[in-house]
Amino acid sequence: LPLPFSSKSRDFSLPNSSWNSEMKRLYEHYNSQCEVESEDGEKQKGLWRRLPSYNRSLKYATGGVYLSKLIQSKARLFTRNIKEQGGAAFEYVLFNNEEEQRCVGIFQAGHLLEGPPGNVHGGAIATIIDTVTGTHATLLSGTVMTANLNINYRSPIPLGGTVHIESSLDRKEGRKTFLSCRVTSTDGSKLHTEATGDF
Ligand SMILES: CCCCCCCCCCCC(=O)SCCNC(=O)CCNC(=O)[C@H](O)C(C)(C)COP(=O)(O)OP(=O)(O)OC[C@H]1O[C@@H](n2cnc3c(N)ncnc32)[C@H](O)[C@@H]1OP(=O)(O)O
Repeated sequence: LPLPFSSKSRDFSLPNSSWNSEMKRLYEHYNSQCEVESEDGEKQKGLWRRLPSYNRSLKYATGGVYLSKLIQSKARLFTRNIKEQGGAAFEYVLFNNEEEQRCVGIFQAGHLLEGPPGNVHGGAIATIIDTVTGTHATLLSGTVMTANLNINYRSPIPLGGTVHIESSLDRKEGRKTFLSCRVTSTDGSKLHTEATGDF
């Protein structure tokens, strides 16, 4: 596993009291298809894997606890740094399906992410898309940077609402990884945003 996904500490992707019922329902939907451990300790592989999420991934690299004190010690992951009560900004959890090369994000947009009145800011939508696709590209190809992200905003995302984000692999070309991403309502009936990314 890439280091940021392999350690233990406060995991921001676990359910908390700010999650609405849709967020909890979808979490359960994917979590119930993750690896299970039977009573005798035997692990049964699941179709999906929940990805833990920390507020400073550098800490989990070799020597990272030391490095994170030296290098920009106040730095925190953009999407996990808001100290207000839970649910104010980005609430999300990612699940990866290695076999199908798909990564899913469930995202609840808090009141601090307002753009047009009552709806989520386009930059916040770009941020969560970059998070899902960037994480997916990391799992597929190792350390990457986003080179290009192309976004089509199709319909507004209501503030406080929950959406389903899905990233899928289009192709790999040499050291480049191309992904597509769709943001939809949780029942899949409404398309909110479409994107392609080059990592
Ligand atoms: C761990 C996570 C856990 C924590 C989870 C958190 C997940 C969050 C993820 C966030 C990810 C980010 O936001 S990353 C931050 C935003 N991104 C950045 O700041 C990147 C800034 N840009 C760069 O550093 C650089 O430009 C690179 C690395 C993208 C490319 O540099 P390079 O590799 O030296 O460039 P170069 O040789 O010219 O190009 C290589 C190939 O890529 C193509 N290419 C280069 N740029 C582009 C471009 N903009 N659009 C299309 N294609 C491009 C070239 O045509 C070429 O193709 P060919 O001729 O070979 O075919």
